Amino acid sequence: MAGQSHHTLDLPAFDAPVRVLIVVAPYYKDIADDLVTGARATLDAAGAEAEVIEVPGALEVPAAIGIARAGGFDGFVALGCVIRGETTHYDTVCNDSSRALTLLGLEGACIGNGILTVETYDQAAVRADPAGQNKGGGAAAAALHLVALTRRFAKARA
Ligand SMILES: Nc1c(NC[C@H](O)[C@H](O)[C@H](O)CO)[nH]c(=O)[nH]c1=O
Ligand SMILES: CC(=O)[C@@H](O)COP(=O)(O)O
Repeated sequence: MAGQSHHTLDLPAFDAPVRVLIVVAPYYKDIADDLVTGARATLDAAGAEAEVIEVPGALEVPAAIGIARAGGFDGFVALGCVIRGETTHYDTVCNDSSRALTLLGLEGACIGNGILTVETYDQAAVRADPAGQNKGGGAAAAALHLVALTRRFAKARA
């Protein structure tokens, strides 16, 4: 429902360093910049170290995360923006990027999905705005929660 607020979990606390890779598609540059600003602020607030890499479009984000899994990161933040055009390509970019991120998650990658899928540029702008819906920050928080969960169960097995 438009305007309905949702519950937000507190950020997890960590007793060891956390390294997070932000993978962003700056297909819509101003939107992407806002998403990265929001994600960085949330990672900073949790004391996590952030690195950023860029890929051309949303379809490349999951592949880049798959490649970067060899880099020793604890988590990943997937950022980008898909705006409906005239053809069915919108559905391909939205569905395939989302599905691939979900599959990586099921393999144990700690990923927050902040790829916006919208009808208009204005919808994207209010969602990316760090002082607005801050979806970049939300995706970073999601990644951190999965990192915390991974560490919790790793400890329980040790
Ligand atoms: N239309 C959008 C794209 N399309 C490009 C694809 O993501 C991809 O880079 C291309 O098909 C080459 O593999 N990407 C976005 O991020 N946002 C769009 O709205
Ligand atoms: C989401 C897209 O891929 C979109 O930008 C493509 O636009 P179109 O369907 O007009 O080619």
